[in-house]
Amino acid sequence: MSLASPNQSPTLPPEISTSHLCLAAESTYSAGRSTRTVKKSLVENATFSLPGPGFVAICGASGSGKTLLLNTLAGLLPPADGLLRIDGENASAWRMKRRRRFWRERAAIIHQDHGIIPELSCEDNLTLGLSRKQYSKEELLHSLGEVGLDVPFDGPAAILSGGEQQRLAIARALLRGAAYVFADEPTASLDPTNRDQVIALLRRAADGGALVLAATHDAAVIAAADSTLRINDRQVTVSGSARD
Ligand SMILES: Nc1ncnc2c1ncn2[C@@H]1O[C@H](COP(=O)(O)OP(=O)(O)OP(=O)(O)O)[C@@H](O)[C@H]1O
Repeated sequence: MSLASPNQSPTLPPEISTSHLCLAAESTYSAGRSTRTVKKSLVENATFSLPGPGFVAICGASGSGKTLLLNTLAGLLPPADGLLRIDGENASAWRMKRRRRFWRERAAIIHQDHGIIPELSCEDNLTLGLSRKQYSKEELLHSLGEVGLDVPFDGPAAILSGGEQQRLAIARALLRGAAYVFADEPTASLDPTNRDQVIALLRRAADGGALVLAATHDAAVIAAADSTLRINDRQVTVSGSARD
């Protein structure tokens, strides 16, 4: 893979790759009068390539490090060791300005708690971090319709159900046309109807050109994905269209 120029085209196909990636979690806690630090190795020596577009499920047992791996592949956490490449660049070496550009122009994240601000309106949540002037009201209403949301545009997002908030978060990612969509347990606590809608929307983002990464326990998400990264005993096994 060649290194991309800093002025790369916004239509560059998304791609994430790792080389000898190692992840560890460190926690510090008080034990009586002393403080203890425990460091746990979660992923060792993982080398793989995720060429986009596509839908990748990150799976493994509870506590195996799925969220940690997702956040690391999004460039939000530094790896303990090894190399992470996003858009062909060493993402661990990105400075804040480059990171901001990635999140402004290329990436969207859907948190386990949807990342929706309940006090803000659906409109404000949709355009959070974007220039409101970029979109007409019709475009915004259309994006809500696309995810099957028929909710008060100017009402607070707090009145939406969990599944509706999840779809609002996905509408935001779709509206931005993000090349990378990172989703942490996107179907957790949804009923089967909402779950299927969310999976279909993530599938659509991938079919539309995005690289969608979802950390998940959900067999339905795994079945809908093109490939999986499975964490087991600190090893990452790659299957499907992703490459070792
Ligand atoms: N910020 C942190 N500080 C300390 N330890 C952490 C941190 N984040 C995660 N861990 C630890 O790392 C391990 C993996 O956590 P992670 O949330 O990635 O697992 P997971 O596979 O997503 O789990 P689950 O399926 O239960 O959500 C856990 O033991 C957790 O306690």
